[in-house]
Amino acid sequence: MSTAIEVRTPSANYTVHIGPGLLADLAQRIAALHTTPKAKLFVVTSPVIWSHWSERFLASFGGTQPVVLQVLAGEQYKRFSTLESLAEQLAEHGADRDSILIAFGGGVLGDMTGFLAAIYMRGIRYVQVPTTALAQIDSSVGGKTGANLAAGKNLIGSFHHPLAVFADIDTLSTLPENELRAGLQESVKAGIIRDRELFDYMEAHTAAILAGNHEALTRVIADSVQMKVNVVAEDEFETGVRMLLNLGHTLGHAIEAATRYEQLLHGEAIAWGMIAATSIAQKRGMVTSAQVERITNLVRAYGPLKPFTADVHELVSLTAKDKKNRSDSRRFILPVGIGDATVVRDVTEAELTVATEELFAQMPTREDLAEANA
Ligand SMILES: NC(=O)c1ccc[n+]([C@@H]2O[C@H](COP(=O)([O-])OP(=O)(O)OC[C@H]3O[C@@H](n4cnc5c(N)ncnc54)[C@H](O)[C@@H]3O)[C@@H](O)[C@H]2O)c1
Ligand SMILES: O=C(O)C(=O)C[C@@H](O)[C@H](O)[C@H](O)COP(=O)(O)O
Ligand SMILES: [Zn+2]
Repeated sequence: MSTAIEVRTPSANYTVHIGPGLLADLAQRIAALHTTPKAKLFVVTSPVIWSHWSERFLASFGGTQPVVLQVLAGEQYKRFSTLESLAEQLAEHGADRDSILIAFGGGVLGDMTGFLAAIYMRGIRYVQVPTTALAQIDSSVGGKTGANLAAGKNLIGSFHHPLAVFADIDTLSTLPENELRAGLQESVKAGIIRDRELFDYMEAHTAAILAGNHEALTRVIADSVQMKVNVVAEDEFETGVRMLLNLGHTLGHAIEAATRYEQLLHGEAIAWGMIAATSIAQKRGMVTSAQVERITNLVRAYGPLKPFTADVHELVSLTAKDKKNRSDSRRFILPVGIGDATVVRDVTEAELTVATEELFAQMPTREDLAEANA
């Protein structure tokens, strides 16, 4: 049995399906989404995912197999050069305006395929088939697409929604544990900003969730998606409440850019960002010390918080490039207790510097981590 969550925005209506076994009739599910039976299908995926899941993926397509395009996944490859190569391949294979792309992979592939769909021939359709916890929990939903620049994270992109999302939780069985943990940080975020029950559930069921228990994992994914869908329905283009989905991301994105997208996974970087935001909120009296302890413990439970090397001043200056900032102010998301958050416009460089220095003060060494794992 799968769960269906409806996305309703001014520019798009579609369904997010979450559950086991969705790959089994994927071709029929995609065919039911459109009225162009001769439309060419293109799967954008990566060698690792394809090696695990190609057989199951292709089984339902019968005689009309999609064209398979493979690129390397991972944050370092979320670049214009990858998009250009994919666009050239689409053109070589005769993709036209009726063609449909299928993003089969994690958030990197999903964001890039969505962006490719937004710009190829000025816009074609695509479907999200996310295969990481992060992509099922967050990135496949809501229409943000894009790629990184050396100067900053997701600095190019567009809003372009998929025709549907099929999150087959079976695919998570081959996901490495560190990727599962990093993805679940987006659910920790969801709990902190807007869903106290989800936060409580993640506290109480950590072991089952991390062990990949289907019921526990489906609940966490579905609740996170529902929270995001509600926010996106209210503010599709991030002019207000959608900025809350960026808790931990201002500093998290700065960490990713400063470390050239090589040292931490996205979820690992935003875990640090959430710790810093919570510390700033505590100093402003927006969270109690008991709430700080609960938030920190939950982030750590889905961690560990991983060490990284970067310069505090570079990190703080990179936050100035955040897309939420406007000519009149910097914007920063802070938790208000647990289950609520707010956008503040007066976080100072001094506050950011102190919070960033605190991260380095509590950072484990690689030896600490090895010892903890032994
Ligand atoms: N658009 C949005 O709203 C949004 C939201 C959150 C995050 N993001 C973006 O998502 C990206 C992170 O996504 P991610 O964490 O999925 O990373 P990812 O796409 O790099 O995937 C992580 C790794 O897991 C491998 N993998 C994927 N599925 C697998 C499977 N089932 N079995 C085994 N290996 C598998 C991939 O090959 C890759 O090496 C970041 O770029 C972030 O900015 C976007
Ligand atoms: O969907 C959103 O809105 C989010 O902010 C979700 C984030 O988890 C995600 O990482 C997103 O890609 C960040 O967007 P950006 O606009 O800050 O690049
Ligand atoms: Zn994110």
